[in-house]
Amino acid sequence: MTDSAAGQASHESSRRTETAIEAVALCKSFKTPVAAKGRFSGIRSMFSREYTVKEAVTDIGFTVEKGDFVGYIGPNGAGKSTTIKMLTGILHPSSGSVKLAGIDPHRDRTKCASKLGVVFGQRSQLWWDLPVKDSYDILAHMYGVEEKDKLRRLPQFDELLALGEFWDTPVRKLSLGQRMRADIAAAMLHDPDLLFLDEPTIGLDVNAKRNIRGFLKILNEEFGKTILLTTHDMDDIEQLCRRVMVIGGGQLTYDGTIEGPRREIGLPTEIKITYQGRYELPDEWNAEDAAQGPADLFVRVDEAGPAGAAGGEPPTLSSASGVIGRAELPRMRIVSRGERTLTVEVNRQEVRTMDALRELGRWGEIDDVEMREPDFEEIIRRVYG
Ligand SMILES: Nc1ncnc2c1ncn2[C@@H]1O[C@H](COP(=O)(O)OP(=O)(O)OP(=O)(O)O)[C@@H](O)[C@H]1O
Repeated sequence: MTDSAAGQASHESSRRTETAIEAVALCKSFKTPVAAKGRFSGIRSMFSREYTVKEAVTDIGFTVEKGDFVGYIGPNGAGKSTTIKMLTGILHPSSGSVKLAGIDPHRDRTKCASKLGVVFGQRSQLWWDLPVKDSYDILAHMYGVEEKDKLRRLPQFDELLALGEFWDTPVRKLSLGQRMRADIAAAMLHDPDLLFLDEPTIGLDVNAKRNIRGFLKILNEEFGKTILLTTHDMDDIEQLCRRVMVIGGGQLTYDGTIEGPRREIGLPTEIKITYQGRYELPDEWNAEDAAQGPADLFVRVDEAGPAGAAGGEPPTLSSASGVIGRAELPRMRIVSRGERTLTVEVNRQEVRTMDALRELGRWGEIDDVEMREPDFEEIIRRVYG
């Protein structure tokens, strides 16, 4: 092997090890026998040759780099849990392949298990009748965690997740929030690099959610763990994930930054201005339009600099009724008016906030500005279609 070939091979192998999850053309279909009707239907169903086929996941492919925190979201029945089960080796794909840090979780389950932590919010991996600490002893033994490592890690988890308060309590007596904390610590006891979480905050109150999100953030940011998170809670996604994948009807419909859908859907940002005194709408504005409710104003964006700057023409406005009629110009929309307050919507794909504020500043002395970004949940609802 030449030096450059060796270098390339070593680069290739280091690149490969940086890929935490690789899913290629994953498909899963479920075959369910058609229920027979009439007499002896139960027995006849057992021997039925008729099936319905449900394509739960169709041709899903993606890679996740080491250290990423990825949200995997979609409506009920979209195929999220089925994907997670295929990724973690619980379900065999009908076709396609999975590699976790270069290892096939279906061929090499034991090797993969040491690199992988899994939390299913709806199900516990702890022993129901045993005290929490006994479950950790069993798990440490199963995963071959050395005693000294277990004794080092558990106090760290205790500090972050307050496990001590239910250490000796049987799992069946834990509250949902306590059980979830105990389960996440259990998934991390063998210090895996990769963590799969399927609805870890389901049914939790605000404090419990905050606690768990804080722990996951630390795992990702300070310990470099790669995390794939499935959730219906869009606050989880907004607060934790840099990237989001959306699945609908078994297929990936979006894969990118969490800002992407915000930009693509283009819901307006609301700006509420409080003026120091009364403000004056420009002459071109038709006061009747404003009185009748929402109406459009077109804003000319002055690329040369702030309005009134030397050489820069002041921006001009026109009303939707078309006094100037520059419909091709970016616009903002007045949604409500008070004596000293004015609320407008701007689509940030079209108008920069600074341009909008500059315009609004021409109408009176601004005392206060409040901005409300479009609701992420609403945006995702639209992505789901
Ligand atoms: N074992 C199974 N046998 C037959 N159909 C199944 C099986 N498991 C899942 N499905 C079907 O596959 C589709 C995807 O299910 P999956 O549980 O992956 O969805 P999900 O996105 O996780 O939904 P949710 O958000 O409700 O948990 C659904 O239509 C479901 O009914």
